[in-house]
This record gives sequence, C-alpha cells and structure tokens, in this order.
Amino acid sequence: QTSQMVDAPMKAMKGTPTLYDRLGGQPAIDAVVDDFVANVAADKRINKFFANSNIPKLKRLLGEQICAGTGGPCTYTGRDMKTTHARMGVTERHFNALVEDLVMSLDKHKVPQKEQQELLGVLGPMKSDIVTR
Ligand code: HEM
Repeated sequence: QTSQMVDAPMKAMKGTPTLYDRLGGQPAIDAVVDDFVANVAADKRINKFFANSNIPKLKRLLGEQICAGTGGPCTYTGRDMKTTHARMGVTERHFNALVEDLVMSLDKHKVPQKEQQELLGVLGPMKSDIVTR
C-alpha cells in the first residue's frame, strides 16, 4: 500500500524530461554559453572583470555547471562560487548586467520562457555567494 503510493509518483517522473533535456542538451547549452560569454565580453558594464580570464576554460566550466545544475549527466569540476568570486567586488548591478546578457542569448536561441525561468531559478540562488558589495 505505502510502497505503491510512493512508487506511483516515481513512475510518473520516469521519462519526464529534465531541464537539461528541455534546453536541448549539451550542444544547445554550449551554444547559449558561447553567445552569453560573447555578450559579456562586449558589455562595458562588466567586461573588465574578465580581462585576465581564460575564456575557453570559463566556457567549459559554465557548460558543466549548467549541465550539472539542470539534471544533465555532468560533474562540475570548477571552484565553488564563493571562492571564485571572492574579492572581485561584484555588485548587484554587475550581477543584473550579467543576467541580462544571459537572457539575451537565451532569447536569441529561442529558449522558451518556462525553461528560461527554470534556469534562472537554478542560477539565481548563487547570487549571495557572488555579490560581495
Ligand atoms: C549566476 C551568475 C554567475 C555564475 C553562475 C557564474 C559562474 C562562474 C563559473 C562557473 C566560473 C568558473 C569558476 C572557476 O574558474 O573555477 C566563473 C568565473 C568567473 N566569474 Fe562568474 N558567475 C556568475 C556571475 C558573475 C558576475 C556577475 C561576475 C562579474 C561581473 C563574474 C565574474 C567572473 C570572473 C571574472 C570569473 C573568472 C575567474 C578567473 O578567470 O579565474 N561572475 N563564474
């Protein structure tokens, strides 16, 4: 009785596409990340932060992080968000600028509103570890 009540929702979940799937898997995520990082590089509000960054490495880690955070088959191998962004002095304005750059690339790649909101729901909670002033 109880096990059936617990099993039924589990069965319903089986085959339900993850956010990772609905975003289009790794190729689609990598395309968004590519475009997103290009937007950031062109964004005078925040591009100075990335002047000395290894951009291919950053793209790889963002792709991993999004994959892992959306139910994809990846392990994030980068540093934690607090350590990574410590002493950068990122403000809420900087953070919002970066989110704007991400949304531009999600729109460009025709990611539906529902999936955009879900992705922002995954990344948004990282704000408190990234914004330090
Ligand atoms: C939700 C928002 C953000 C996410 C998910 C995010 C994620 C990441 C990740 C995964 C890395 C690579 C970590 C590593 O090197 O091990 C990284 C690096 C970096 N992030 Fe963010 N970040 C966010 C917001 C920001 C903002 C707002 C800024 C500044 C405006 C920023 C500036 C940087 C810089 C400069 C690096 C490169 C550090 C380096 O070259 O070593 N990030 N971020």
